[in-house]
Formats: sequence, structure tokens, C-alpha cells
Amino acid sequence: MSLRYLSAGETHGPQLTAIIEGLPSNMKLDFEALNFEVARRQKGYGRGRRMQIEKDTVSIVGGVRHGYTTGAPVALVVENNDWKHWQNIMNIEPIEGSDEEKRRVHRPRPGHADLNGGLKYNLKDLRNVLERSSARETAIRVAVGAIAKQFLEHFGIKIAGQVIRIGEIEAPPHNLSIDELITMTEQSSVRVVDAETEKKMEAYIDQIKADGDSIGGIVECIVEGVPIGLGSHVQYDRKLDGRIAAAVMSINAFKGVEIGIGFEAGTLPGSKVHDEILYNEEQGYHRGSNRLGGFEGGMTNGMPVVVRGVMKPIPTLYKPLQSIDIDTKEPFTAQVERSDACAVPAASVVMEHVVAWEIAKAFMEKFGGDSIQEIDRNVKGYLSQLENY
Ligand SMILES: Cc1cc2nc3c(=O)[nH]c(=O)nc-3n(C[C@H](O)[C@H](O)[C@H](O)COP(=O)(O)O)c2cc1C
Ligand SMILES: C=C(O[C@@H]1CC(C(=O)O)=C[C@@H](OP(=O)(O)O)[C@H]1O)C(=O)O
Repeated sequence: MSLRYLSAGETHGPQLTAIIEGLPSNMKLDFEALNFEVARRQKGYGRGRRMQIEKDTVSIVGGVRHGYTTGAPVALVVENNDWKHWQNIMNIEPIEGSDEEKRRVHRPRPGHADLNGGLKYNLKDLRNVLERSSARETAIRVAVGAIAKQFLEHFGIKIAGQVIRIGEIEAPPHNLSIDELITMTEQSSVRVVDAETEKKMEAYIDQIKADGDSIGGIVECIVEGVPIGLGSHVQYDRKLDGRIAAAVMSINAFKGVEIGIGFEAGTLPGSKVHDEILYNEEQGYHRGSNRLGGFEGGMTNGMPVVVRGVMKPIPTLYKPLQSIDIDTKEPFTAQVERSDACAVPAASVVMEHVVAWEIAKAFMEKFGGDSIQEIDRNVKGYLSQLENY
């Protein structure tokens, strides 16, 4: 069975909801770990007031009994605390001149979904676009991805994320193990591993915010323990690197993805790009380097999967850009909605979870079974095939 999910819910509505189908039965869920992941997404320097209002937790309302999956669809809910402040705006048909009417969005923000969504869906209150295009939806995507992460952990697969750059400030390279990286980024307000970079990034974000501006950056995700052969070369939509790239690009405000050295591969000769093939009894087939980020032919090659994504600056600016009022067609500055100045650290957590989902999905396609025990047997058989190859 292939894994799939759908989400629903508005940023200022009562809740976000997701239904996951295709999870095996008998998988133990760690509820504390789920809540830990959604709470991680809320942290990060540069976020707006909304993150102080929300205390995200996940409720499981289907598909789990006594802490174990049953094989039925798993339904998840993350409530919006902010709903109580928005009920009238969300529910009451606005009367002209009322407070609710004043919150109608009619001056689209460049860089956000407002204008395209309004034109496409023929909506004159752009709030109807904003509500669903908001990255609030990534709260439920992280909840879904956190289940995928737990599934992968069962098979010894670990995922870490880190911030590589915020605007002009770049984090220096390091040689930390994945466990050290997980621990150290957790202690950082901007998800980097050294205190000096953290301080510089915080000061930089403060300056951007004081200027009424916003800033983006680059984030990286590393996955270790992935077996050789997830994904396939045989059909375009089975290439796992392509699916991961699409998943990363689907995160709000992401404008580019790299696997391994990515765009740099276009600047170097082949001898400095391809990863030489080595063999010994202990490790079997392995590579002398990992410049291609764990992929050849759309399949994993057993090296860590390394993915980078670039996030553009947040579209809502407190010093707004030029826009057009859709009521009058007159030039006007864009509407100012409460907003983050920088959400790059939060986006790095989201990225870990969308990547986890894609890898779990490919894992299920390869080893699929209805119970976790059946998948265990399938994995074991395949690993012994690799050993004897
Ligand atoms: C974690 C996170 C938080 C975000 N916060 C805001 C925000 O406060 N204000 C805003 O205008 N955009 C924010 N964005 C970006 C918008 O959601 C995004 O630009 C918008 O949905 C348009 O989609 P696109 O940029 O992918 O084209 C955030 C994105 C992420 C990933
Ligand atoms: C709610 C979240 O992020 C929101 C994403 C977002 C946007 O336009 O994408 C706009 C802001 O919404 P609000 O105006 O309600 O503060 C962010 O706070 C979240 O990450 O949970």
C-alpha cells in the first residue's frame, strides 16, 4: 500500500486536520515525540506574535488504539488557539463599516498568494486565499512528517536539519555527527551549531525587522541510514530525488532545491563531482565521497541523503511595497497583516518533515506490508540480498 495524506484547515479557523492512509499496523506511536516535533517548528528567532499565542499539540482522532496503529487511516488534529480571536471575522458575513469588513483583504501583498488566488478563484476578499495559503498549514505537515520520522527511526534512519544561511550571514562548515547535529541545533535560536553565528544572525534579523523588512535563507537536511535502492530509475515519477525536490519546493516561500553539491555540479569537471565506488567486507559497496547527496538514477546509493532548500524573504512587509487596490484598481501600498520577519529556522524543521515523508513513502513502496512485522521481514530479506550480491 502506498502512503498518502491530505490536509485541511485555515490559519485562523478552529483547527488543522490531516488523514494519513497506508501506515502499517502495530507501529508504536510516541505521542511525546510528536508533540516535541510540532513544538520545534514554533521556535526560531524572527517569528511574529502568533507563535506566542499558539502552543501546538497533536491529537490523534483515528487509526490508533492503545498507542499502536491499527492499519486504519490515522487522523490528526492541531488546534488553532488564535481561532477565538478570529471567530467573528471568519464566521460573520461582514456589514459595511463593521470591524469584520475592515479586515477584508483587498490590497494584495506582492510575493504572497493573494492576487493569483483572488483572480483564479474569483474571490473578492483575499482573506479566503490567505487563510489557506498561510504557512500555518506546515504545522499539520510537520505532525504528518513526525509520524513518518518515527516509522523511519524503527528502521534506523535518522534525520537532522540545520540553517546554512540567513541573508548575508553564512554558518561555517563543521564535521559533527548526525546525533551531535540534532542535539546542537536544538539548543540554537536559529538552528546553527556555533554561538557566534547565532549571535550574528539574531542581530541581523533584529536589524531587518527594525527596517520593516524581511529576510530569507538556506536550510539543509541530512538523512542517514537510508538503504540502497529507494526510488527507481525506471519511470520519471518514481525518481526519489525528483519527489524530494518537489516536496521541498512545496514548502511555503521555497524557491530552489539542491541535492548534494547541487548547482556547483555545473561548475566542476566530472572527476571532481562523481563519487568513486569502493568495496570492503564490512561496509559492502560504498563511496569515497558524497558530492551527489546520496542519489544516482533517482535511487538512493546508501550514502547520506543531503538536500538544501532556499527560502525567499517573507512577503508581508511592515514597510509595504507598491500594490493595487482590487476595489478601485488604484495604486496603493500592500496590506499589512501580522507577520514574521524571518522564518528560516522554522522552515528547516518543516523541511526535515517533508523529506521524512517522501522517504517513508518510498520505503513503503519498496518494502510495503500491512503490519510493521511484515515490513521488518521484507527489509531483512532485501538486506541479505544486498550482502550476498
Ligand atoms: C514557517 C513559515 C512561516 C511563514 N510566515 C509568513 C508570514 O508571517 N508572513 C508572510 O507573509 N509569509 C510567511 N511565510 C511565507 C508565505 O506562506 C508564502 O510566501 C506564501 O504562502 C506564498 O507562497 P510561495 O512563497 O511559496 O509562492 C512563511 C513561510 C514559512 C515556511
Ligand atoms: C501561523 C503560522 O505562521 C503564519 C504564516 C503566515 C503566512 O502568511 O504564511 C503568516 C502569519 O500568520 P498570522 O498573521 O496569523 O500571524 C504567520 O504567523 C505558523 O507557522 O504556525
